[in-house]
Amino acid sequence: MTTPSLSTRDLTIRFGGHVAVNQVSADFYPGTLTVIVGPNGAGKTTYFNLMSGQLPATSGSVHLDGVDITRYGAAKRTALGIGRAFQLTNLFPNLSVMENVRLAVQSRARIGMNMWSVWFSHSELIGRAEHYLERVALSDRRDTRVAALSHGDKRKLEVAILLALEPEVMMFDEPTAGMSVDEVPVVLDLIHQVKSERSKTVLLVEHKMDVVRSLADRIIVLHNGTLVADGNPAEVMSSAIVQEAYLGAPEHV
Ligand SMILES: Nc1ncnc2c1ncn2[C@@H]1O[C@H](COP(=O)(O)OP(=O)(O)OP(=O)(O)O)[C@@H](O)[C@H]1O
Repeated sequence: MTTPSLSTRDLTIRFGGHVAVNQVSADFYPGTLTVIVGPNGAGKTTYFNLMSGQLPATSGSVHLDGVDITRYGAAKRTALGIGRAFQLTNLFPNLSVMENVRLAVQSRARIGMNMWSVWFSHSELIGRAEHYLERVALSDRRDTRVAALSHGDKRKLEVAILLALEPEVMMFDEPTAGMSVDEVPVVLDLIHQVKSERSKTVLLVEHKMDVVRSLADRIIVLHNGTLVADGNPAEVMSSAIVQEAYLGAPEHV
């Protein structure tokens, strides 16, 4: 196995007396899509927040390419290569669809710049932004103000922005939540494509088991903040501990 790009060691956060994520250790590898599942309140989103830097850990550590990034804030982690689709909070509602993607392309160009690089020309920036809009089937909405988009189109735009940032680690928190039935395949196909390129480390929090089955190379199960199973989908879904963890929440299995 290659070296992990992202790892957590005994990662823990307490909210008062409540331990929301409890000593979770896991390694995430390039070319592998890992889905994190678990009942409501299991700690999935909190674990994501700890990895992307939205929340500070109470104890334990997070490593990116072997570097301890536990004390780094979210912005620094993004610059280093952890990209996350943020459930619409990272969109600029008063700018057009194109402007939103262009800003992401521009920020990526800046991150990747070194003294020998040249600045992208305006037309290059637009060309790249158009490419990402095409990938998410939003080209025809390029001049629309983001505030006027449907919920599903906003989610697609979020994926375009994430792709444009070209992060090493891509995190999606329920990427198809709130989408209409005909919008879901576009986003799932895209995640399939990203996964088939085999170079990115992809993490997904997901409730819908058909989505989990169709995308997961590996499944991690959290229950009451603790990692209770970690392995290939067939193994994990049939394990007794998972059946037990889901008891009382059968609609998610
Ligand atoms: N900022 C916070 N302050 C206090 N408690 C919190 C905070 N964030 C999360 N929690 C608690 O931590 C636990 C885990 O929440 P989290 O949202 O991570 O679960 P989840 O597995 O993502 O759930 P869901 O599937 O419902 O989204 C819950 O009991 C939640 O109430």
